[in-house]
Amino acid sequence: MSASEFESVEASLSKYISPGDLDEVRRILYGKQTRKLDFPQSATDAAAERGFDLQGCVFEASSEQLRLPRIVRVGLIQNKIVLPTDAPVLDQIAALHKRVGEIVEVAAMCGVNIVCFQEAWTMPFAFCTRERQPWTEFAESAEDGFTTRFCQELAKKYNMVVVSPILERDEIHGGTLWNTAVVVSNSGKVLGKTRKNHIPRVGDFNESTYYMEGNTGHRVFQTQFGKIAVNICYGRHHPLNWFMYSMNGAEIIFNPSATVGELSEPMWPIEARNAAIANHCFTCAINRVGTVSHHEFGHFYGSSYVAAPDGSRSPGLSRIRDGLLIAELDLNLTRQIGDQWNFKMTGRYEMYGEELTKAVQNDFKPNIIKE
Ligand SMILES: NC(=O)NCCC(=O)O
Repeated sequence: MSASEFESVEASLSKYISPGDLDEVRRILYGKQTRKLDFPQSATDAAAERGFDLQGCVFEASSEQLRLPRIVRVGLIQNKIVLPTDAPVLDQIAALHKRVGEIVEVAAMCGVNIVCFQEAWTMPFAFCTRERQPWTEFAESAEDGFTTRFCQELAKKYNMVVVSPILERDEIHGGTLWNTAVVVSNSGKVLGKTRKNHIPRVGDFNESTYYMEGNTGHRVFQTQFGKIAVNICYGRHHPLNWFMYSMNGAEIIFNPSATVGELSEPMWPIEARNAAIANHCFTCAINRVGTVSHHEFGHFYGSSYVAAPDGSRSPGLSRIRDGLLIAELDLNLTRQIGDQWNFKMTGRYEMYGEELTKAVQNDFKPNIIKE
């Protein structure tokens, strides 16, 4: 079986591990078992008709005396491109709006409060090609491009925060391109945007050909459902990137991505999960599925998942099919685990701040003791 035909690790475990052992295998691999989230029959039927994987789970926290549970449902959407990459640009965008719109409708049936799409969701992941045309034509204004307007409609209609990662064209600053996530409030207003901080220079990921490192820092967005941040794709390899979102108060950090099997699949289940543990927050890693048809680039392996601050994680979505993963989170777990493990308290940030400040100076001398 080829990598692009293999459904998921979870499906194989369920198929080949004896039922008696499966719970223990899952506990060791995935941490405290999450409860399965029940969906309305109409949602399950719609997902089956529309041909996507629908999965859901619940991360619980202990009850507290002074705070009510802070329950939020997040939805992670992974999808293939819909039309061939040589179809007219506007048709490709419209087809993706339609496809993702029908998945969001199911998310709404399941009570999702915050939905996040994959990186550069309105286009093929064409940055591997280094070609300019037609790919740069997919870029849009973050503030009032047609994709943002589409997301505003979804947000209002479903009372849902929408995180929409796009290729941005910033007309105010010379028509420059950016890799940006737009955060639309459930009121339908654009709450703001945040740009990809770390741009890959690995393998065929030639993104620095198109846009520069983001200049929006580590913004956190206060939504009605919790404080959220967006660490776009390659930023997940940078622990300090996650850390700074967390220092600014993020309770949930989304990681919309586009990455291929040979390059990163062994790292994928570890990085966002480790970030959830290290920063006492929830992380939501989303990867697209399929291939970029006209370029030999590799298989985008989906496998979107949610990780919790206690080290537990959801099952992954399919490696080969479109999907919607819904996780119900009790945000009280972030402080509960912080109080248990105290990483923020034991972090010695002043020491690292001082040492890092020295380490980036030209006259830095590494602290090595020699005989
Ligand atoms: N989109 C993107 O940044 N991909 C880089 C490869 C990776 O981070 O796995």
